[in-house]
Amino acid sequence: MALDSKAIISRFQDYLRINTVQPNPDYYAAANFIKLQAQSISLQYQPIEFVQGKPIVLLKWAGSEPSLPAILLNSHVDVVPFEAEKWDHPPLGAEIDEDGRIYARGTQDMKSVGMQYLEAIRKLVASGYKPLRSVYVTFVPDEEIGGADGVGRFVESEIFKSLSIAVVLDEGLPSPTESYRVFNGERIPWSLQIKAVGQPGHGSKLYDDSASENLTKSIEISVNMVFLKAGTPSPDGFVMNLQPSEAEAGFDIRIPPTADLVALEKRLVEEWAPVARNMSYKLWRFDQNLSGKQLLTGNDNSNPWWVLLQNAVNEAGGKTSEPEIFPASTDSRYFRKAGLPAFGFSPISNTPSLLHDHNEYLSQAEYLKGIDMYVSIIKAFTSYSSP
Ligand code: MET
Ligand SMILES: [Zn+2]
Ligand SMILES: [Zn+2]
Repeated sequence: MALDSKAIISRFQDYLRINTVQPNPDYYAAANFIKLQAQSISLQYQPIEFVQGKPIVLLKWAGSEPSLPAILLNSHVDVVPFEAEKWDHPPLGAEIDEDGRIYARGTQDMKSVGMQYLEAIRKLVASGYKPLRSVYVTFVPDEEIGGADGVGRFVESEIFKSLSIAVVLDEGLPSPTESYRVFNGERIPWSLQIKAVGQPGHGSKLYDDSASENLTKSIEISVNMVFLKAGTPSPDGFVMNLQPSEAEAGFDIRIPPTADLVALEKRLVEEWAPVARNMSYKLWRFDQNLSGKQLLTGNDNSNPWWVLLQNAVNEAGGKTSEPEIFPASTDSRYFRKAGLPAFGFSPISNTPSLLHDHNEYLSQAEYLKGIDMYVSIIKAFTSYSSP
């Protein structure tokens, strides 16, 4: 591998090794690292701390036409937790196997993308390229826990409004095929916790209306159950002879942007947590009251950014698929809420999607190829001179 590619990979490994795992991410360590990267390519660095301990890092590459609205390249710094003993490589180790795969939490979601933005800018700066539009690069906290203290705060701020952003790029998903996936909208995330109470009693007794029975009737629904809790676990070998008086389950619900949210909540209350079955519920809605046109970014020829994005990827030797609705959620929803076009795009092809999974990896070759995609995209976006 060429020397400069080695250096690129080693910077990526350094970033992957910083512990930004929820729920205790070391955001300052990440900010310091990004600061050094920014200095090495002469980008302006500004940490913004709306919430103590949760800096948003804002970098700027100034364009020659400040009157033109700018480009925003966003990535989140935090990653989800892992079960290290179930991985074949340490999740914060960034080890490279004999096939050139880099293993770490964040290789796909989405420390790769953040560093690829910077590496693409590094290449463009080195080549002498001068952008017309300014480029902002943000490294934000807390996406994996809903983003309220991250992009949620940022888009509401005066600083954000003063940036005059035209278009946002944020994370997408790896594609198992040659074509890159692009997302112009996303499902709306809700977390639902339901609880049943019921008669406790001797484990041998058969009776109606126990908490477990009341809960069981609700959990055969077609959304993913992500936790289940009831009773007192018994040490091995002991008889389990208590019927619990409380039972709880949690669900991860992802709603298509076309769904009727009012009807859904009503149904959920009536069918999944009926008072008649001694049930109650808590619902966390992360939908930010999005509505109408804020939900989707234009994906036809009337949106010049979509046309530019496709062409830029093609010119760099890649292909894009038709835009899709992201099955989970990203910070893009806050940018769309703020009225901006936002595309979910992670330049990762020919790779299984391992977000939030064991053994998350990205191959060195795919990572390097993705940087060239961004070189092409950033060039196309920043040289687009129409207001
Ligand atoms: C409810 S916010 C969750 C954010 C995370 N990216 C997810 O889709 O699971
Ligand atoms: Zn994630
Ligand atoms: Zn993510």
